[in-house]
Amino acid sequence: MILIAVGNTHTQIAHTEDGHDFLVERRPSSADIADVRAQLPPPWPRWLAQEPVYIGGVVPEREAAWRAQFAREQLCPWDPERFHALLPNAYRPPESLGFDRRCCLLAAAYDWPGRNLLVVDAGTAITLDLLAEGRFRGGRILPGLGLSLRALAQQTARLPELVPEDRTGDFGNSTQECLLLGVTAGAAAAVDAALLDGRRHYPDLDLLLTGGDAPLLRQRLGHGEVAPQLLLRGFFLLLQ
Ligand SMILES: Nc1ncnc2c1ncn2[C@@H]1O[C@H](COP(=O)(O)OP(=O)(O)OP(=O)(O)O)[C@@H](O)[C@H]1O
Ligand SMILES: CC(C)(CO)[C@@H](O)C(=O)NCCC(=O)O
Ligand SMILES: [K+]
Repeated sequence: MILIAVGNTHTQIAHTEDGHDFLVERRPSSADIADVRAQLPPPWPRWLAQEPVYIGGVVPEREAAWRAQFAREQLCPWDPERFHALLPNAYRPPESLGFDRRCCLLAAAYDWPGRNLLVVDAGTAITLDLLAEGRFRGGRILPGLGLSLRALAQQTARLPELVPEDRTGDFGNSTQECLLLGVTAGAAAAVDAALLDGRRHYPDLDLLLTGGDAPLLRQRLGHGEVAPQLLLRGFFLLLQ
């Protein structure tokens, strides 16, 4: 089957047979979809013409554009509200909880059974979602690393636009170092603060990281487990 997960910055086009191993192509979500499809290497053209396709995401207009790429027989409908039957929660209104957050939470609940986890998805936005005693307990939404850097560059005269990268040390002695350290150490501190807050209720709370900036955050934090395919795994589980 084909899973297409549309994020605000990147779209993952994934092929899986068993829901464990995923072959993934990542493309900017803003790219022309017909071009993306035409440029995928073999055996993608055959897969995209023959296999059942499931589309989900957090950008409705882009999801609709992907849907328009496929024959009606190939497109499989699925029920996003099934999440709420699988993982009890008090999110209101229920339908507003982001697709990516649902997927990551569901995968965490199924693949780390019985564990209390802070599920962190570091993409365009960073979401910190608390999974404890079999329930989604609530979360936090922060600007992502790339977004923070872009916003700082756009709203100031003298800050350059940088892409996130690792910097060792705690305090910078150049504009670049100050920006990179400020944004990465700031996000890492936000993760640690959420862990501390969560551990007041759930002392055995552990950290699970995914998303484009998960490796960078993990490096800065010095702890936490990185699960690169958490979203796709959860998308697959949501369809079962
Ligand atoms: N063109 C771009 N615009 C914004 N961020 C980019 C771009 N290219 C790479 N990035 C990096 O990607 C991060 C955004 O997350 P990325 O898209 O890699 O992960 P994701 O989990 O797939 O996110 P999303 O689902 O929000 O698209 C940014 O913080 C930045 O480091
Ligand atoms: C928070 C983001 C942007 C993270 O990708 C996404 O999950 C989203 O658009 N969510 C909808 C709002 C919500 O989750 O409450
Ligand atoms: K994301």
